[in-house]
Amino acid sequence: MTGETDAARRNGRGTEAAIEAVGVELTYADGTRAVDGVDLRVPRGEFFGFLGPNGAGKTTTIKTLATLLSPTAGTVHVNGFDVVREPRKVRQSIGYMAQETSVDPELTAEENLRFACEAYGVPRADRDERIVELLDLVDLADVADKRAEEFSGGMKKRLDAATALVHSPPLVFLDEPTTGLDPKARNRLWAYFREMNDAGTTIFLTTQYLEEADQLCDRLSVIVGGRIVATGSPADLKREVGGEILDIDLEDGEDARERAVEVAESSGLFEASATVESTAEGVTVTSRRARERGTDLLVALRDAGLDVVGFNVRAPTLDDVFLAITGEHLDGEDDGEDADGTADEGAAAAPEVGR
Ligand SMILES: Nc1ncnc2c1ncn2[C@@H]1O[C@H](COP(=O)(O)OP(=O)(O)OP(=O)(O)O)[C@@H](O)[C@H]1O
Repeated sequence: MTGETDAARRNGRGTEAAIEAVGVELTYADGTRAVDGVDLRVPRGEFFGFLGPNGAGKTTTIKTLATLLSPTAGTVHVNGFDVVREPRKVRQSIGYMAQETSVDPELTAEENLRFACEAYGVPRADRDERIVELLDLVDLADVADKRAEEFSGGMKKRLDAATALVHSPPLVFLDEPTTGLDPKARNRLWAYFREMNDAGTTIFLTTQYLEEADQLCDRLSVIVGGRIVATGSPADLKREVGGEILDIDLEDGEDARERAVEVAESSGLFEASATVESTAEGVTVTSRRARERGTDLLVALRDAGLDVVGFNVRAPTLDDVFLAITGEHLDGEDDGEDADGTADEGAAAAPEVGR
């Protein structure tokens, strides 16, 4: 044993960042390069998000940071420990909530947590108190003695989250923790994650839900095709879109939309860096002058014989950020499935990437 204290062992070294990754690559045996040169720095205490569509490389990255996969290039330090040379120390200093549940359906909520305490080496004397605390945190105290097989998808996820926390790690990885949950269950989990973070836990969360990233994260990176294409706070990223969004709905079909794009582009109403796009409903203009010049554009469209049936000026969303960076939308329909595969009522849902 080295002379390090319990706290130092748990919390990592000195004032290092929680996560420091440089030039990380991960190529699978079949040649798929799932992570392609990722640089990341997550300071302690931050709620950090990793947002991207299906197959972007989120799970591969999180598994690499959590020592479940070895990077094929680059270096990763987690809580000051090298993931390749000191994997055991990394594991002692992190919690990991995988996409697949780690809950044993045969065991009660309390037994699941007791099992996790054992697995993580939580001192025997601390276990009872810790279990009560965690059941409380995720609102499962009332069902502590019920077997997990009776739980809804949301309850299982909450138990999963509690399981990742038994050893009070300073850093927790959450891999798409709310995928498939209905909005109510999702909101509830968000509240626990906020509480965890407020209590000082650094959180690294992967998500394909725009709203999740927007609501929870201090900062986020957008990953596409194994590469980070943008990093910043949600507000900074939205500001970078460069203005506001003017959505115009047209009565007529594709020809009208194309014509409207031409009118908007040649109108001289907007700055050169403004963008004009045809949408399913009509046309969208992203411009610093969207608000100021919006009505002038409506007049120009009407003069061109186009039938405007609605318009709206709004602040950019993270989907607009994604669109500006990649040329594609990130949002889609929720599949409305609970984590255990049962359909939920009212799963109209936060915007997300289509499955
Ligand atoms: N074991 C594997 N062997 C080969 N390729 C893999 C393996 N696991 C994942 N991939 C591929 O690596 C890429 C990144 O996958 P990854 O699961 O990291 O993405 P993701 O962003 O987490 O997606 P999802 O939202 O579907 O979980 C994809 O092209 C995927 O098909």
